[in-house]
Amino acid sequence: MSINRRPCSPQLTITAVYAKTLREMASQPPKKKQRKRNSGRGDTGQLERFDSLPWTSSLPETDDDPFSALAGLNDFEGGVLSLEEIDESEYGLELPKAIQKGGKKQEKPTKRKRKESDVDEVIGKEDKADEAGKEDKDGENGKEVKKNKKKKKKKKKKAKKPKEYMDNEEETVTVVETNGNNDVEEDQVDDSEYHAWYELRLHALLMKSISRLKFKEPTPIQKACIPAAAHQGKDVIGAAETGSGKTLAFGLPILQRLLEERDKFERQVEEKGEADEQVVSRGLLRALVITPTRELALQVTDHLKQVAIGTDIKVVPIVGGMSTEKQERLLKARPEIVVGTPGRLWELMSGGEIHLVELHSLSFFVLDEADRMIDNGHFHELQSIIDMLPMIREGHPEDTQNCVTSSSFQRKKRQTFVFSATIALSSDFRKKLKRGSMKTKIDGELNSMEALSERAGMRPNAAIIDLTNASIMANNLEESFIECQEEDKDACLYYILSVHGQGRTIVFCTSIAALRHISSLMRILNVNVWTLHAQMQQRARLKAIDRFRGNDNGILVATDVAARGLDIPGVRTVVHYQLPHSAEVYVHRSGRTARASADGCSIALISPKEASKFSSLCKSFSKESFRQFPIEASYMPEVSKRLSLARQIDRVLRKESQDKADKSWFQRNAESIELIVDENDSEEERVNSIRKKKASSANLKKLQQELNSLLSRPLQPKTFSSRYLAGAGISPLLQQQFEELARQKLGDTGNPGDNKKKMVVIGQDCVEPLQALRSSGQEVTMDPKGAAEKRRNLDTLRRKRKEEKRRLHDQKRKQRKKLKAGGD
Ligand SMILES: Nc1ncnc2c1ncn2[C@@H]1O[C@H](COP(=O)(O)OP(=O)(O)OP(=O)(O)O)[C@@H](O)[C@H]1O
Repeated sequence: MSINRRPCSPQLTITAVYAKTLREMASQPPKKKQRKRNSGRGDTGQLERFDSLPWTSSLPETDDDPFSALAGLNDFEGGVLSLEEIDESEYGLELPKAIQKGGKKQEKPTKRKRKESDVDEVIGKEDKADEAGKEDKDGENGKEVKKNKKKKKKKKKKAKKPKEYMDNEEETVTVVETNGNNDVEEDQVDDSEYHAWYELRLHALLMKSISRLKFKEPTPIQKACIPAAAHQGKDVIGAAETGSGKTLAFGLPILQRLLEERDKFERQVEEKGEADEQVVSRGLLRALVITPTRELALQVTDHLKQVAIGTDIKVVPIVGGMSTEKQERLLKARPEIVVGTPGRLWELMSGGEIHLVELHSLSFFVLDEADRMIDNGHFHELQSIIDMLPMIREGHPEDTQNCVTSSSFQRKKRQTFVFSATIALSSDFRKKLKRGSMKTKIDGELNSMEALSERAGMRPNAAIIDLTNASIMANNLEESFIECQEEDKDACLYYILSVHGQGRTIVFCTSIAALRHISSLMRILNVNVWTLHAQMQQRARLKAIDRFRGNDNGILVATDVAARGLDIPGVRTVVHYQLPHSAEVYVHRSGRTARASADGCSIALISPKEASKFSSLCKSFSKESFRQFPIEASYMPEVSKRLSLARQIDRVLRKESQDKADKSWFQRNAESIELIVDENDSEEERVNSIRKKKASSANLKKLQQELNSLLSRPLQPKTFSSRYLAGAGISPLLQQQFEELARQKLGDTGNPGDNKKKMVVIGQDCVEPLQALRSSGQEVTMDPKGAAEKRRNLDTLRRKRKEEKRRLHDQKRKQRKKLKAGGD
């Protein structure tokens, strides 16, 4: 497989990561038996309800946020970026080739293509049989069914006996890989490894993609959803833990149906010279996938594209923050699948974008992270989009009779998929759906999952597949917490990032102000962090993710815009610097680690103010105890020293940047109204101001020198003796030098796709948080009543101290007054 490497492109980086995984998996000896993923979870009997979680879901910056005063003062947003123009094509937005209306004329198969179609013949038999059977049931295309009756019997026999097929001479499948430039390469994959997928009866081309991606078996949510969605044509409400493969649980059924229709079209053209109106579906919008964030939309697009390689199905992302014109051009190629965010989609739809308003052809409507869509009525656009969908009511053919833009085949079966890890299903959600009793809400607000699903056209017989366990969290996630004062959170964070800075880490903040505060401090402390929040320019957002993805030990400081869906391999740790406002967000944040059978850990920093919130969080997940993350107290004096200097530097820098901003604001405004600013400062004032500036910059220099001298030494516990380096560990600086040496010696380029031998230098400063937690973390029972009591006591103590202080102050004032009066 040839891969172009351009470090700035997320699409290519993802390809490189896949490539690395492929190579790593390929280098492993073939396993005879499949190891079960997520062994703690069975496939059936787990349709437990996820009770509504108690907190309100919202992400505002709260008044009590101690960082709100600092908002808007950071110059280094998104990491130290130069915001050069990024070509959207780098993000998977290249214009696909338009397809002739009515489909392509069949080409004479080349040798390579013939090989491919041979494979189709073998694997695709069962799909075709299934398709014919389905239509027979629907009473459509009776002729076709009769014609193929004999063939079908044979195919069905084979479909029932996958083992026979495995054992015969066609045991290997020719896998066709493209590098995105239509260069096709071939590879041989041992077919028996993918046995578990055959039960799902997916199209041959999809099977090829799956084996190329080395997804040995479907995840439980895929196993449960694909039959219902792809073969029974049902609507699906799906809930499963974070990182469990929900994207393909809805993506594969979509691709399956489009491919089945294509096969049917080609068969009919071959047999009759033309196809029935029912199966002519090219050039129409068939699936609309809506996600709450832009990054997620791009990621879902990428994921679907990976699986659609080898088909000519086009998937296009439509998201805000990128050029509208370019996206309109992409839509001119008439992609079958559009993945987008509500804002930009609605902008184009309300502007009459032809491909997006021909919604009668729509066969799939998907709401990914559906519960986020109803948060605080954020998504008026979503409501408008849903209102544009043609109503399809069971037993009401008049809903679609006047439609001229699509065939009856497509109109008949629009499927609705609603997915999330935290769908807060109300207890009678299923009953309501069955009764169809939610119709009354149709004109109301979309403030509940029921209303949203109903309005989107969810049918009463929808399959509700809830595989979340009682704790809702991913099985391989180790959760922990650190109890500390609000002002000590920075020290804890610095400790985690420097003593345990191994593997990728995401630090979540609730407010942008807090994000700016800690990213600025960490950078001053030479901890290289990237930032991601909703107020950043889209290209900076993508670049931050890309750079984070490209660094094995990268640190991303993010708001909850990164909480949902982001799938970045190798995220080992999630730190909740501030607790989120809702339990759902906590689940999604933590779910950025421990994905797809990997493990990981989360650490929540809990201030006394947040203690009761944390306790109710534990209660939401039926957790009585949490592990306490171990902090080596002997490190803290050194951590505090460094932090104190960093804070002073930060204050000076902020002041300078604030002064600069004020001055330029004043000048800009004066210029805009053509005012001449009179420099009427006296000579003395000017001299004073220059003197102040000089003093401030000398102070800054001194602080920086002091900090640099501390940073040049490793962060070590107080008891550490630097005379004996070997026993106690190595400094980060030394470690960096060793790593550089290793790179030079072994020719390691540091690229994720590079599979050359790697030398990892492990020093004392490189114990992963998960490892530290497992080796010395303690279970602590959470006691909500105790925590509330503790907090009350603390508040009372503080109030009393304040009152005492005020009393003493008043007393002194009175005494002074008295003395003064006596003296007079
Ligand atoms: N059958 C499979 N076998 C192995 N890995 C898989 C399989 N299906 C998907 N994956 C991988 O698992 C990872 C997580 O998938 P995905 O992003 O769809 O999870 P998710 O359930 O949507 O997570 P979230 O709830 O956080 O959005 C992806 O990297 C994907 O490539």
